Amino acid sequence: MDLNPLREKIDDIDRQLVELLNRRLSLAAEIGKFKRHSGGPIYVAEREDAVFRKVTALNEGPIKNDALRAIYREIMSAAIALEKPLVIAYLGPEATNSHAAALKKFGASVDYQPLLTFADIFTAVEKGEADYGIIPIENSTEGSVRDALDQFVTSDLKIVAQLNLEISYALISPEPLEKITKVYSKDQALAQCRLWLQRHLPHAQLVNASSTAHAVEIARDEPGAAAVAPPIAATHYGVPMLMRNIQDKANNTTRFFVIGKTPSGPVGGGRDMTSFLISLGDEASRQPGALLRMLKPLTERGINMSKIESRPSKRLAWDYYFYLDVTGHYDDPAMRAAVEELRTFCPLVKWLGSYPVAA
Ligand SMILES: C=C(O[C@@H]1C=C(C(=O)O)C=C[C@H]1O)C(=O)O
Repeated sequence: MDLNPLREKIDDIDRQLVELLNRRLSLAAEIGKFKRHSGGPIYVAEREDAVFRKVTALNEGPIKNDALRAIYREIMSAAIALEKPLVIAYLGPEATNSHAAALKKFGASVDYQPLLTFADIFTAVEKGEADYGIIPIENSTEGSVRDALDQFVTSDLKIVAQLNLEISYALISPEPLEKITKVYSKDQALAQCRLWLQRHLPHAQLVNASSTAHAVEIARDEPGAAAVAPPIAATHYGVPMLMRNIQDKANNTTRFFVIGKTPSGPVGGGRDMTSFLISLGDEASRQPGALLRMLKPLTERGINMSKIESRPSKRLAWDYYFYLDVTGHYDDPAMRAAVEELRTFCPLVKWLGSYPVAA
């Protein structure tokens, strides 16, 4: 069969696509000019959510919605880069799960800055050295990332978006399986792949490394060595993946927040979530029914709670604050009324942000 006529048609479509993409990006650049003038945020979570929903609703195939979303992620990433060279701070080193989450949310066209601690990420965004930060907040098997939650007590940054990332590990090595005598990784990652390693590499020595990314560098350089690390580390360091998805539990997912200075607007349609920090005060929190009293202003107005976590205030012994995730946007009249009521008896009701539910 002569493929040339079909390829000529593809060439013609590519010409149109490039022209359309540049037209779309020029409009984004104009929007960027306006935003720079008005001081509006460059990344707009609620608008991106609407774009993703619009294009997947328009899609009649054969392209899969996941593929369409990935393409649009990169189109919007390129649009953002034309508006302003954004810097996204995440918990490094490079090629960690946090790096993968940052790339999934912001695409390949923005700049990334790996930092050492959660406090460093908050400070970088507060000082404007980074525009947004990516913070892991809870894992489906390990629970809340408490150090990350605690940052919101002292910071005035807002949660502007969230995303879920399935955490998976690969066995990474330039050597074939039968040559591997040592497996390097961070102890938590080795623990999450313990059964697989016992079954497939029963004689290999398991060695703790400072990070999964560093383990891949060792595997690249040391004969007989392999690493357990996220797939992004194999790509990043150019070392082959021998096997994907070697973690013992399927559906191991981490929820991440995007933090920034400007709050996100509502998307509506029951697709908004809001987070609060609430303190009842040390006296009141010891009264019977204190927690129920705190939840009543919300539940009475049909506002559902999807997460509650108590954390020590670190001011007084046995004094707590509560971290809450609820449905709806802070601007909803019902939410405003609930907050007003809560403020009549809670010394602290801190709004941490409203954001679209993860796609
Ligand atoms: C173009 C805009 O800026 C960014 C790019 C978007 C896009 O390419 O569609 C959407 C939202 C923003 O993150 C906008 O705010 O509309």
